[in-house]
Amino acid sequence: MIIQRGLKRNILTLKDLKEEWSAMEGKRQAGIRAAGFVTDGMTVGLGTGSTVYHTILKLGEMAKEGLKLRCVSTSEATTNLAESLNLTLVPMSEVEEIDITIDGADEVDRSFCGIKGGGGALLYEKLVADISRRVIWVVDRSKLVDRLGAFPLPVEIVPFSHVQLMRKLRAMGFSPRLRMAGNCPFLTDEKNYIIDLKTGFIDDPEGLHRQLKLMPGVIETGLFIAMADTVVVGSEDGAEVLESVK
Ligand SMILES: O=C[C@H](O)[C@H](O)[C@H](O)COP(=O)(O)O
Repeated sequence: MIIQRGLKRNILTLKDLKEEWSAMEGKRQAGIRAAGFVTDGMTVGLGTGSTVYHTILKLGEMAKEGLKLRCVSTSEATTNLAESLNLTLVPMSEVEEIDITIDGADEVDRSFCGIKGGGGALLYEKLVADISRRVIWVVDRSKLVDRLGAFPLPVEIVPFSHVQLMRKLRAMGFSPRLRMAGNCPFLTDEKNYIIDLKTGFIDDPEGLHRQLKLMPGVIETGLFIAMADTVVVGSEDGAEVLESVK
């Protein structure tokens, strides 16, 4: 079976198909398992992406069966999904603290540092995580890494100075790419741009995060440091719960 996949790597092998199926099933297992941490009366942060999608579907079922929840969404996509399931959404401005936030991640290392923002929702995700008593990430096994950095690091920036920022980041050796949506720059829910950086393996995630945040025009980075308390790792065989040793 041959499926066209783009320019660089245009043939999907059986091995690729098996890996993709395995990742999809891992996402489903992790997503569903994480919904089990939610109890009646909680305020729940709903992350964004294809893994937490399964959590949100499950929460929709649980709410239908009587579970009472207030949910805070991290993106327009998640808002649309939650609304379609009749989950009760509250605006961020009305929430002081969130009991539990469940979200996906693009890479997670052994100390629960992560890269997020593959779907462009990193800013709201970080703000929601920041006021959450417990943060749970749901990932398939392929997201667990020894060192962060194979996944391009998303950085949300002010559109006004994107040309200058691209220039500076290029000079710093990050091979920056302005994220596009067709012919136009991708816009976040805050109407900002995203630059994806090739960082190589990141030895000091906090140092890199600080360095980038100090650059005028950088709003937020996709490095999430010491934010996750629990990581639920899904595979074809089920889901494993890893707890942080903070
Ligand atoms: O901006 C998107 C988020 O950070 C996602 O949670 C992350 O990209 C993981 O997404 P997925 O579960 O679809 O792999």
